[in-house]
Amino acid sequence: MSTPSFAIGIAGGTGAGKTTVARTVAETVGEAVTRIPIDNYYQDLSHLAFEERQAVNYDHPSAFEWELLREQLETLLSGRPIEMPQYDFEVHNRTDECVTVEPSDILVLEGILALHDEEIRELLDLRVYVMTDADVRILRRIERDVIERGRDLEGVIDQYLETVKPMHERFVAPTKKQADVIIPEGANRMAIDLLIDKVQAELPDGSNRLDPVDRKLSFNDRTVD
Ligand SMILES: Nc1ncnc2c1ncn2[C@@H]1O[C@H](COP(=O)(O)OP(=O)(O)O)[C@@H](O)[C@H]1O
Ligand SMILES: O=c1ccn([C@@H]2O[C@H](COP(=O)(O)O)[C@@H](O)[C@H]2O)c(=O)[nH]1
Repeated sequence: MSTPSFAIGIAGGTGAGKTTVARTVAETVGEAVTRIPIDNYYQDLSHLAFEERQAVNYDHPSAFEWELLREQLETLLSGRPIEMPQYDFEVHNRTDECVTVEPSDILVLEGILALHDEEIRELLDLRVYVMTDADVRILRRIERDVIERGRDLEGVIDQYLETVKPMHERFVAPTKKQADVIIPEGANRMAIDLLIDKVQAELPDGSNRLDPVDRKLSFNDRTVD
């Protein structure tokens, strides 16, 4: 456990490649990185029936418990562990269990609205926006939601048109202006390498640093070699 010396926020539309960027940085830099997926901070909706939860707008800022996220981020930044809530997309709700998350040298906060909240932005040292065309993002989302999140095609398309797209235009895309760095087309190798260089430069003296040849970048997506 250590007191983080550098915090990164990675925002961008659904399917843009945020998780892939965050995961690649974390896997490359290893135990020095603590990942904080904002999805874990969706409001607890246990008081609603499944059908009601299906109808919630999950792309509006009000869907998230910002107070808890701010509080837990500050706790990690002060070098103390948190009990991070966990989220189950298949049932649209938090699970009953929390996971103990220890702070490490680098914090990576990741999610559609990672750059939305002003107080959270001020806690970040580097703000990244992953920018990928809407057609690519919806294709990735259809594949992911059907395979991993138990959805059907019609439902994914309806949700996209009714809430995901308009909320993206209203709340997510404008946060691009808050970014220090914009990564085009998701996790491109050059951008990831630059990000990893920056992260490694921020590690305290004595931490293990990887040579570029040891870095891996992989997708579970058929469009990339
Ligand atoms: N640069 C990229 N090129 C091709 N596929 C990618 C790229 N970045 C991400 N993907 C793939 O797109 C899908 C969505 O990526 P993910 O990182 O989960 O997006 P997000 O977290 O922004 O919703 C995943 O299947 C991932 O493997
Ligand atoms: O219960 C839920 C909670 C969220 N969503 C959708 O998830 C995405 C955010 O996740 P990404 O990994 O960035 O795509 C958001 O667009 C919500 O619409 C959901 O469908 N159900």
